[in-house]
Amino acid sequence: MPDAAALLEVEGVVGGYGAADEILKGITVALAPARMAAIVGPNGAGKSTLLKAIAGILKPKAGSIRLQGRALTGLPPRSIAAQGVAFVPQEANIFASLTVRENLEMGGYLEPRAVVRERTEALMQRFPVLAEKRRRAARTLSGGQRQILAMAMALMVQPKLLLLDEPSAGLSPKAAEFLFDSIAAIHAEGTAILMVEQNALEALSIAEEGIVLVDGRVARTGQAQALAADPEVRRLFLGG
Ligand SMILES: Nc1ncnc2c1ncn2[C@@H]1O[C@H](COP(=O)(O)OP(=O)(O)OP(=O)(O)O)[C@@H](O)[C@H]1O
Repeated sequence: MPDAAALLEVEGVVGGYGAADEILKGITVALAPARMAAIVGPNGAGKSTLLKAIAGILKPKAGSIRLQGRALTGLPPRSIAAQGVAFVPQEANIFASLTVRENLEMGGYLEPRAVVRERTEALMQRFPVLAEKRRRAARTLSGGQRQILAMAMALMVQPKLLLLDEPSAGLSPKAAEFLFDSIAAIHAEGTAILMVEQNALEALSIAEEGIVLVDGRVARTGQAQALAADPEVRRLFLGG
């Protein structure tokens, strides 16, 4: 049953790749508008696969996905994006040879020119590190700065839901901390976020809700801080 209060509803989603078509073994999760959930769990649990299913890159074999009560299931990625879902993949999420400003413009390439100009300026003000390097090729940015740029590109369309796949992967602890602060700030400004992270404790510390995925199933859900403090979750999934 569609839930009028939910932004995103994933119900009984089964899906995968080719012969391994049941990586996700029946996932049911929901997210309210402007909320943030961290998806954590062991390697290979299907965390990235779930984000791909929501973004439409992977077509579920069964189950349904709705945004504000409207079915997204089986729609192509461009239609899902047009409904307000922005996906930031883990890698290759910027154009290395384009400047920082050009990357932002590409993020909004379907929007009218005046809107692109206005949002590009606003995002550079929002992230001063991007303004400083606006004329530099994106390949000259540090790993953390690239992730900020990738998120800013996604924000060019003012999404209702931002999907982040392991944004802190490969970053130094200091760069990861800065990135998590930026993600928390984007969330505080009203964007709903679903974030997959290996850095489970940090992710749970900035999210409101936690979703623990194990072997293609939802093992636990709950308030993020409570999950992070739960001895069983810490022992099994967080290495604590
Ligand atoms: N393109 C693909 N084709 C075939 N199998 C894939 C593909 N991508 C992922 N898989 C497999 O699907 C399973 C789940 O992968 P997924 O990337 O969703 O896991 P994850 O929970 O995000 O963990 P990780 O942190 O290792 O990425 C793994 O067994 C993986 O090998």
